[in-house]
Amino acid sequence: MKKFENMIIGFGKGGKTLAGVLAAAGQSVALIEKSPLMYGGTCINVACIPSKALEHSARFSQAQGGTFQERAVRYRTAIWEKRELTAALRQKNLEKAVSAGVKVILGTAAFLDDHRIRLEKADGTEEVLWGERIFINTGARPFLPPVDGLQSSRFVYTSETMMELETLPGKLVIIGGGYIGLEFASYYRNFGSDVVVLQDSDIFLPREDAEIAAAVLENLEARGIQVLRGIQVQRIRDREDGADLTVRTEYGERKLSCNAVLVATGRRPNLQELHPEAAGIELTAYGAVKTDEHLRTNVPHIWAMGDVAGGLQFTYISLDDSRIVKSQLLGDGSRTTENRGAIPYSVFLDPPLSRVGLTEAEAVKKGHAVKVARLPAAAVPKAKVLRQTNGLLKAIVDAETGQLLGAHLFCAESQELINLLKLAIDAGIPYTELRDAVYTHPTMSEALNDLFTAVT
Ligand SMILES: Cc1cc2nc3c(=O)[nH]c(=O)nc-3n(C[C@H](O)[C@H](O)[C@H](O)COP(=O)(O)OP(=O)(O)OC[C@H]3O[C@@H](n4cnc5c(N)ncnc54)[C@H](O)[C@@H]3O)c2cc1C
Ligand SMILES: NC(=O)c1ccc[n+]([C@@H]2O[C@H](COP(=O)([O-])OP(=O)(O)OC[C@H]3O[C@@H](n4cnc5c(N)ncnc54)[C@H](O)[C@@H]3O)[C@@H](O)[C@H]2O)c1
Repeated sequence: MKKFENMIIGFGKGGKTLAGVLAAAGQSVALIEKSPLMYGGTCINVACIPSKALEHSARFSQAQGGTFQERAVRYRTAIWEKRELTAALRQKNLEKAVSAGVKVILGTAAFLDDHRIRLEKADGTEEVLWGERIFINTGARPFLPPVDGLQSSRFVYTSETMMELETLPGKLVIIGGGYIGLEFASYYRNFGSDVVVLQDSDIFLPREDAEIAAAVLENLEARGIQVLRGIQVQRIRDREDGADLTVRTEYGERKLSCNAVLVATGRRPNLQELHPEAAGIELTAYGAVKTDEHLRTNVPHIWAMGDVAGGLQFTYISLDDSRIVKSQLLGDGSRTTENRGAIPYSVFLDPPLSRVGLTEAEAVKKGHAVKVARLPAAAVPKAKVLRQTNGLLKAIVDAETGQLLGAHLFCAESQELINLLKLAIDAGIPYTELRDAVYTHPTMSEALNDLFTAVT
């Protein structure tokens, strides 16, 4: 039986980063991955990177215009280009791990007990490995709602399979109006599809600032994307060239026909094949691996990182999880999930929506006296240069301390700008400094001068 000081299950962002760190410290590290098509994990193969490559191609295609046929050709090329990109990144990730001295092992892992795992390999053989310390980084998988006909339909896709579809769907129905649903709605609309989003709740983007959510909805609708709320999908039936959906609305039943259905109804921690119970690992009620703020499970030599640990599902959270674990193994243990600072995020719409901190309603509920600033994107010179004048910027400031409590940027390049505001929140920089700082011109950053001047 092969023995390792560190056994990392899953080649995700946290796993591969920690593997490199521990190997560099001279320790033996096994990095176990079930699929050769997933070296480097979800992000680079089937999620962030390919989807943002398509987002870029889609915006470019929209700017070029043309007939549906011309757009469909460009879409197919974008899928091919995306495949080339992910294949190159996959190879690079594998080479990087191997050259760092990490032992990359292909096979599906299942716990036998709290130190041993059984590996099932593609050729049907099995091997048992022993790990002194074990790190679970097996990610998340799509949740498919129990809709009649959904599993058997030939036209139902998840984000992963959708990005392999070479034929641009004329009509696309998306079930789920969360991050994936709205991002794909935006991409496929720019590629040239007719898009309808079906959201179960009545409220659009319920976790976002209400004013910003309204601005996003208005923008999507102006782009021709239909967002139907309060919808229950009842059944899906295939036709020759697509599917028919029967949905229940507040006005009764309605039929929708399309060429493709994307299911984007959330992603759940992936523990399907791992059998954590064999190691005595506790799970949360939500089915994630239960950890403390150091990401340690109830079994002291087993940790969990990334989506499987049940926190926010972002690549940079998984990366930061590896820093937290590193801090315990090689540092002073001071970094935890409680002190990693404000967490920003971006939803890659057109323009993107980026956020850090509290909404106005959340700030008020927490007892802050707030001042609010708003700025239409159209007031920013760089937005005009980019011909992306849609959108709204909003900031929430504590009226007593002048600290920035939240920023909500629905505007061009907000995915870059938001990181600056995250630093401001973490460093406790008062809004007046953001208001009076010298920024380069013409940039979207200089909008902060005007946004924070508007604080009232
Ligand atoms: C369409 C889409 C777009 C996204 N866009 C963004 C974005 O723009 N920005 C962002 O930050 N996040 C984005 N995310 C979320 C992001 O992809 C995830 O949060 C991140 O990839 C999770 O990484 P991880 O480290 O938890 O594990 P993963 O990268 O998911 O790695 C888990 C690995 O474990 C392997 N595995 C699973 N079970 C076993 C087993 N039993 N044995 C061996 N190996 C196993 C899997 O094959 C996989 O390679 C997106 C997600 C999706 C689906
Ligand atoms: N830009 C980014 O950082 C980015 C992009 C894409 C995905 N992600 C990550 O991936 C995760 C998963 O994304 P997601 O969009 O699948 O999940 P999500 O939780 O963001 O959204 C799922 C949506 O589907 C709705 N829904 C659930 N069941 C439904 C049903 N039966 N009918 C209609 N609507 C239904 C929910 O109300 C919710 O609005 C996100 O939490 C996010 O962390 C991040």
